[in-house]
Amino acid sequence: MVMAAAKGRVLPLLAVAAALAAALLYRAPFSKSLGGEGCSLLPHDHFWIASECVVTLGRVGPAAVEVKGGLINAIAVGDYRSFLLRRPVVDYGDAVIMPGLIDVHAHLDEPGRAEWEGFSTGTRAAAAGGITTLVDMPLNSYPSTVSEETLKLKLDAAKDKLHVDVGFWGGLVPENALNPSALESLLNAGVLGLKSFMCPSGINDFPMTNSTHIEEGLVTLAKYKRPLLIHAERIPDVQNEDGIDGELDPKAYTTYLKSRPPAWEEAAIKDLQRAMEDTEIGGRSEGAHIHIVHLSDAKTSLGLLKDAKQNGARVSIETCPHYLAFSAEEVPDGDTRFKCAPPIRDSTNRDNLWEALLDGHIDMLSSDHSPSAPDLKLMEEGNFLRAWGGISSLQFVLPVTWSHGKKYGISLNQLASWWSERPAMLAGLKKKGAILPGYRADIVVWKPEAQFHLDDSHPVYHKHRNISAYLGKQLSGKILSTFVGGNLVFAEDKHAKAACGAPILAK
Ligand SMILES: NC(=O)N[C@H]1NC(=O)NC1=O
Ligand SMILES: [Zn+2]
Ligand SMILES: [Zn+2]
Repeated sequence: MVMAAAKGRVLPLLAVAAALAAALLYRAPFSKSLGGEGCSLLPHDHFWIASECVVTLGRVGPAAVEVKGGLINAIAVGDYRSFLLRRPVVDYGDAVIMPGLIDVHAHLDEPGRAEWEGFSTGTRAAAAGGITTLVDMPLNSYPSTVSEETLKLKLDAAKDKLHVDVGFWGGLVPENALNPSALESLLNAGVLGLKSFMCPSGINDFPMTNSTHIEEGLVTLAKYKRPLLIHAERIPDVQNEDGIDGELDPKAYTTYLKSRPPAWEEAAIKDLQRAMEDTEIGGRSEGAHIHIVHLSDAKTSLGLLKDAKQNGARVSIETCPHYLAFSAEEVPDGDTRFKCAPPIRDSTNRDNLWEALLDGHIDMLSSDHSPSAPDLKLMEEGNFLRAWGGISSLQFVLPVTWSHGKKYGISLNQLASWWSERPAMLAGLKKKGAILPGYRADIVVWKPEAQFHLDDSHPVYHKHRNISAYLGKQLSGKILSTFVGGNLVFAEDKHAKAACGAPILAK
């Protein structure tokens, strides 16, 4: 057994002999002593968790993790059982212990549209899904987060409601994009980076940016070494022939697909060429970083981004579970729960997204959890052209990624990279995103093989369960426990009473 201790040392421990019967230390995941009140369901702030399958130090295997004062203090790798004999331990048997997920793209919609989602409901859903940190988008709340003052409103609205840690993106909009001091005050106030749209966002007070706004905004971001997240769809100057015409049935999913073809993503990426070049070494905004959110087009748009990366641009790409789980062929006509932008495309495109993810061309995953009030989904009417575009998914992203990724041979290490390590790097979250000594104890424990049916009786913590496209699906991967900063915030379908997650502000 080796042990990695805080401060990064790796110490060989005396080999503890004793081939103890495995059963000796095995306990049910939760004994009667657990289940206290307040921030944690576990009444200790110094304890060990262990399993046969811990994703840590670049490997997957038996290990025990010491949690102390909210941090990971040490990791014992190998035959940990004898070592743990007299210590408070939760032994999870063969369940997976993995870094908690970091979702860098979620719309929690508060203040202003709390009837769509909210900090309390959204972060409870996150905790139930093994997400320990999320970064809230600057739009869909009202007002949008585009200034120091509006960030303050966010923080006020979030107070005492966070069940997981939450950071905030600010908005890059025409009103602030050409005004470096306005951007600096937003960045100084602590947003982790900025987000902009290259097409109408669907939210009036969050207007789209042109390439000049983006290029200028990046110059300020470069000074702060924070990223610009871009919704990369642009309405091409000339809509091509099979563009939407008034005759098509708005309930047919094919109509929606035609209304938002891959050419929109392509046009946006082409428009970003100069901005991407500016991020190269010696470029005008060297140090800045462009992050393409929710890539759907795995063809030309992906190809252009691969070229840009190869040329030295600082660009990263995310896609979302709905593009990996669903295909256009299976979206029922009239079922607007599946409406999102860019759209879910055909099954060949889905396979190509998986391939790009597995090959490392797509860097990470995010939920783009973007709910609305149910009436805006127009579920009765089924009109794809008028319904709110956005998928509700926050609670389900881990089982969805796993259930569908298994067929493509994904590994637990890849899951941890796409959902924890890479997102932590994007958002500049130090000491998060991995199970390592000295890191915050943000951990998910889950059973990959446990199947469940997302039926009407399944507990769902999103504000509106019925608008989620995943309802009715069979999934594998059940979340047993979620720890945030050493607090057991979710276990056995229960949340800790108090909301003790932290707001995260960049310094
Ligand atoms: N405003 C907003 O959340 N839009 C999101 N919804 C979606 O499907 N794509 C988006 O960018
Ligand atoms: Zn978007
Ligand atoms: Zn979004």
